[in-house]
Amino acid sequence: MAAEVCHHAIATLQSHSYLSNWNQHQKLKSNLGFICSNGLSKGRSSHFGRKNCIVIRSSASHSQTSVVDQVSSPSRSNTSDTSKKSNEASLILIRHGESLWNEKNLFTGCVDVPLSKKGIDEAIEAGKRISSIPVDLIFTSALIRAQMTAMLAMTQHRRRKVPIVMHNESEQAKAWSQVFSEDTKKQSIPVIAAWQLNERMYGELQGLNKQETADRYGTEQVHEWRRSYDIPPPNGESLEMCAERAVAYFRDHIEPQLLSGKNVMIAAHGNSLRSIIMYLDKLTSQEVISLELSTGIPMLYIFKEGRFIRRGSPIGPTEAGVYAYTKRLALYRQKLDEMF
Ligand SMILES: O=C(O)[C@@H](CO)OP(=O)(O)O
Repeated sequence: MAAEVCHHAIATLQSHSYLSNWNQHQKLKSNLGFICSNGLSKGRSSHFGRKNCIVIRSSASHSQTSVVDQVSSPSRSNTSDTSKKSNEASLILIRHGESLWNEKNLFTGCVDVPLSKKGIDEAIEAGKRISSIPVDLIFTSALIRAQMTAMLAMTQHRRRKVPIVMHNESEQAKAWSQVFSEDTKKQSIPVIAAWQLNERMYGELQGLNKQETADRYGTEQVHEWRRSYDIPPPNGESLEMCAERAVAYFRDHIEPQLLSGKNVMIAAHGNSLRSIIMYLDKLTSQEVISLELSTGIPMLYIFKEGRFIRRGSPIGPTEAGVYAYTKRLALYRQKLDEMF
């Protein structure tokens, strides 16, 4: 378990060819330029400003409706575990476990590298930490390290639903992956892979060793490329550019699911998640510089009355604190205790 970025005392709990999507990304960027000026870069009240802490250790061009309808959405069916009588939903964010290139200290970006052995263990551990928190729908990036993390984490979930990757990339893929049993659908969790949640594209740093790059270009320059908000690495994306597509995706595809009462898990990457957390916590472009996410640590938010309330990282299935945050989470766990 590694770094914690904590600006204050910790609450107890507190496809997929990337290049083929790159043109889409450029189009999206030009269509969505407003996001930064309207939402992200303006100074706004911030949890960081109040010295709360963040503790995180260690091709979705198709429509949402078609994707989710394929495996019936729990909150729209009679099988909803938690959402029927509640106007709140859980949102779990997980940065993927350590990848084979994290292990080698290489810039990875959109290179599609799998988890290391340690990353596999981290994903399983993350799964234990969220094993009693409801999950109705999973979003991952198009990259295997995020998908492995989501799938490995779900092997630990006490509800034992089966995560099923949606294939809506063509009519045939959609038709060939249909499920014909309503009961089976009810015991399934749709997994939606979206390139917009990919790690930021690291340009010409991809594959380079981070230490060697710092030795060559200077620590300050490399830190600027890695953590500044609007300075891109050579021919890569700045965090701002990454936010334009990741936050747009979150707002257009994920927020409506939360609004409808679905409990969502997102498995993605250091920088795509930093940009989403910046949006959720209303961080300024200065504040996001010091936001670091470690691999394989889940973060829980409660979405209620249009607001995101950060609850920190669930400690473990037996840890009491997390369930005290909402009555709904406590009831869900109680139900699991009775069922399994
Ligand atoms: O290499 C990368 O893709 C990212 C995440 O591992 O690196 P950084 O730590 O610079 O965000």
